[in-house]
Amino acid sequence: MQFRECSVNGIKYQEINGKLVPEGVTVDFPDGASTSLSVEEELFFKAVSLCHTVHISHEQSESSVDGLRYSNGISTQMEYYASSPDEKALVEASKRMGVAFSGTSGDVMEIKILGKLERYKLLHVLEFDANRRRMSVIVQSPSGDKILFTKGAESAILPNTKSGEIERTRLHVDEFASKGLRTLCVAFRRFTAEEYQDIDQQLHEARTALQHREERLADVFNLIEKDLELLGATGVEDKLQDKVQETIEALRLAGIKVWVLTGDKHETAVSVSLSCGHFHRTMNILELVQQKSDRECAEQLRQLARRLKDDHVIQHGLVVDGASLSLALREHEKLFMDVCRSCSAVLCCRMAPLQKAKVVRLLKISPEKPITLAIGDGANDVSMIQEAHVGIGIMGKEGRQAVRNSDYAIARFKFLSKLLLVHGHYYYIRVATLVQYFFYKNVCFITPQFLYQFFCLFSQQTLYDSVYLTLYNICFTSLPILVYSLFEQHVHPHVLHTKPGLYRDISKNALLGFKPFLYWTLLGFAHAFIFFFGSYFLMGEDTSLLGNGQVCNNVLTLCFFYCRKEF
Ligand SMILES: Nc1ncnc2c1ncn2[C@@H]1O[C@H](COP(=O)(O)OP(=O)(O)OP(=O)(O)O)[C@@H](O)[C@H]1O
Ligand SMILES: [Mg+2]
Repeated sequence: MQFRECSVNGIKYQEINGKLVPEGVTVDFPDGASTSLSVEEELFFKAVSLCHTVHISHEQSESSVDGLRYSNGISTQMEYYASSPDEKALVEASKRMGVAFSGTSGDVMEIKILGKLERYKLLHVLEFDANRRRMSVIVQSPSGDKILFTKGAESAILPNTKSGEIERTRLHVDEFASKGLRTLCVAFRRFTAEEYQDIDQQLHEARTALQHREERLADVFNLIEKDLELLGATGVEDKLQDKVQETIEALRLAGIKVWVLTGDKHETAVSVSLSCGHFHRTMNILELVQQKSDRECAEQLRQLARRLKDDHVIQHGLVVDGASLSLALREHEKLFMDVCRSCSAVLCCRMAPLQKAKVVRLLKISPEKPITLAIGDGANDVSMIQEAHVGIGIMGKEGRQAVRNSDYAIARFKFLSKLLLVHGHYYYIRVATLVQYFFYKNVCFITPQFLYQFFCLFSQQTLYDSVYLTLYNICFTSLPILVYSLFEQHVHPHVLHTKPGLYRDISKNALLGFKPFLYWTLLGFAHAFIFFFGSYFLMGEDTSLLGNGQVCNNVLTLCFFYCRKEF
């Protein structure tokens, strides 16, 4: 992730060559990009470099640019680590701008503002959660002030601000988002001594509560994170991994319907969807966003359904946001699912983790009963990964939660196409053949025994020798199929990978349906009849195999002739 732009006190800035350049100042006049910071800029970057949960690791290296150099020539390089890649990008950017987070010792956070060290006592961390969509810290400044710094989604911060350049920042945030940047708003609040004492008490009570702790904490957090003064907003670029577009296209050609569920802002999500090929430029994008009431939402859904019916020639994409989705699912679930089904691509933005899981559940129980696969890289994807039939975690910068809760883990999104189209295809064919073969071999095995009863006058005499019985299951019919079901590659992997359409041949559990089952069973009977009557007619009346006329008793193809004579 890379910091690109920010808005401070209503002024837009861009980072150019590690310098903060206000809007309107071109790079040809680098003097515009000053090395000192205004009061607002300094406070903004102070907030950014204090409000996070980033850790620092000191790595030893021979050469270091901005690290500490010891007398033995070895220097230590400072590296930031964070479970949130946004935070890492922001703290790194703040360092480039001259406000560097230089570590925590005990409960004191140290920052260097243009080389000058300042120490802030960390009093409380109000942790990030995907439902609140914001996180805060309460610190004590060197002058003794108790200050809350908070950052989060604009929908979580702006409604709680009472001063600052709210409208201009909102415009800037929308602008950043439509460029595909991930946006965060930054705000602060100063507490009086009494206010702080009160919230400290409330926080302590909520954190140590034995019952309803989560709800009580959420209430106290809401109480604290209000009456904010807006400082500005940040725009961070989250680069797409390579070959995302090709992978999504391949999945589509394979007949797989792709839905994107994200916690991102509407504009960011649409812009990313366009750049990753989830939405095409030619698609007609329908929106179900910012719905306020059930009635409004139902009306919008009906309108969308009408539009879909009228222009069924062109492809449609649907954008839904979390709040509208909850309204739509409350009473108009069927209508909503009908609309979704008629669209070629669906994008759900501003989704809370549980909403993601709910959407997957809805799809699972829809009349077509599709097999669902959820793929994600963050902790907020865990519930949908667990809800889907197949959960895939991507090992990424957002920790290992998704990977630990998934059925399969991959390192890059692009490996999904190989996983499904090549390995998925092979293993489906292998497992399907293995299962059908087990039915087949039992039919082949038992039918001659049954037929034999007519020739031994239902005396219950067995057709097979016990050694043969044992070997039939352990060797004859298990080893060949074992090798087949481990190594069979009926088509070259490259062909499967480059022709996603081949995946359609095995879609909807095609090889384990009634028809293939009937085919294998009939094949079993046919072969059983050939085994039994083939031997019968081949041997005729002469049941002796050995030259001296001795009969081999209990050997599959011979014994029933012997028995026939006995009776
Ligand atoms: N560390 C953080 N501190 C404050 N706010 C954050 C932080 N991380 C994310 N947010 C805000 O919360 C919102 C929801 O985050 P969440 O992790 O659920 O989804 P996401 O990261 O935006 O998207 P995705 O679902 O694709 O991972 C983000 O869009 C962002 O505005
Ligand atoms: Mg995330």
